[in-house]
Amino acid sequence: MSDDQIRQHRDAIDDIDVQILKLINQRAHHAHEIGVLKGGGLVYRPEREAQVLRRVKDLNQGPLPSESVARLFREIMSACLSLEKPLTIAFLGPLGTFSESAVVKHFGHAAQLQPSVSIDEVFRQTEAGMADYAVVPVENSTEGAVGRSLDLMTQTPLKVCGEVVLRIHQHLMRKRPDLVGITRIYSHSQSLAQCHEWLNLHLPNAERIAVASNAEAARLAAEDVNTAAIGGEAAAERYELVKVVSNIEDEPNNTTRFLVLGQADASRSGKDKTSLVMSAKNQPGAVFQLLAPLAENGVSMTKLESRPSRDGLWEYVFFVDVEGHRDDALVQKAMKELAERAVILRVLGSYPVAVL
Ligand SMILES: O=C(O)C(=O)C[C@]1(C(=O)O)C=C[C@@H](O)C=C1
Repeated sequence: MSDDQIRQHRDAIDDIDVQILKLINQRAHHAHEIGVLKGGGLVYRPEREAQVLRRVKDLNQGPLPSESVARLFREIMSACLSLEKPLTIAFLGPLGTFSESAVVKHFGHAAQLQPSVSIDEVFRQTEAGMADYAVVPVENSTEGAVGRSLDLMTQTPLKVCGEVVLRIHQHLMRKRPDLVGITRIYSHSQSLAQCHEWLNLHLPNAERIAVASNAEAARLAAEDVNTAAIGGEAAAERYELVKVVSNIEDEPNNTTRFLVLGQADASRSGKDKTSLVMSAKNQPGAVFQLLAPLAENGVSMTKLESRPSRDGLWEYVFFVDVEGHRDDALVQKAMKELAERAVILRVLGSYPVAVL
């Protein structure tokens, strides 16, 4: 292709960029006006954001993949929303953890990050209004439930208003670009567990040390050349470590699911989930009987997780996710029947199924 042809395409791109810029700012103007009309009420509307993202994915005719288009619109909406009111999001820090990646995936780069020292602190800050929303991990496809998040969910007045599904890639990182002389490996206990087989095979003699987060592991590995850390891309970048071996997780489809909590849940988006927590009497067949109204009303269950009760008041606590919104007629009917059978039933919130 000649220089002349390239110039013609670049001229076309320049013209298009002028139009895109004008249109994005027109869009931002409307978002700002909506913000004024909301009059200080909740600005973040998860159901509307999910609808916008689903719509552009459906309308997309390429050549850009629909996932890329959705990510672009995620950022446009993030910037538009911050004109209405910048949102502060609390998550388990420090910076460089998978939780940070989940926050950015869900809220875009205009959100203000508020890393907290523990999952308890994430809840506390959001409950106290020091953060607008909380993002907490609830389950990993390899390791199962994140107990602390689930326990706190039973106590919080916050509502679930969204979910984030994050593909987890673990990398072995250190100062040197090779595996020579590694005596210690730092990581969060879940990450160590997720890379257990790889470590047994490739670094069987290195001591494995569980620390509070992958970012903390990366910080420690940056200080001592004989150590390494396991963590995500964000941790490697933040502490300027070399990714010596990428994607060392034992399970190739390793994903973590996070929930977004705020002062209110979401309205109907057309493709929603509802999270419930309930307890059953401690007697044979109780769980089966408890959950029967879901099947009887054609409400699909997407998750069932049980935890022993911490305060003795609830013998066993069940976390149940169902398809549909709490305002849907069948979900309402099923919940009414569930409430008659359960010792305790609480709706944690309805929210759009993750789009990104
Ligand atoms: O539709 C709204 O309520 C808006 O505020 C606009 C907008 C958007 O940019 O499309 C921005 C923030 C909301 O979370 C949802 C959508």
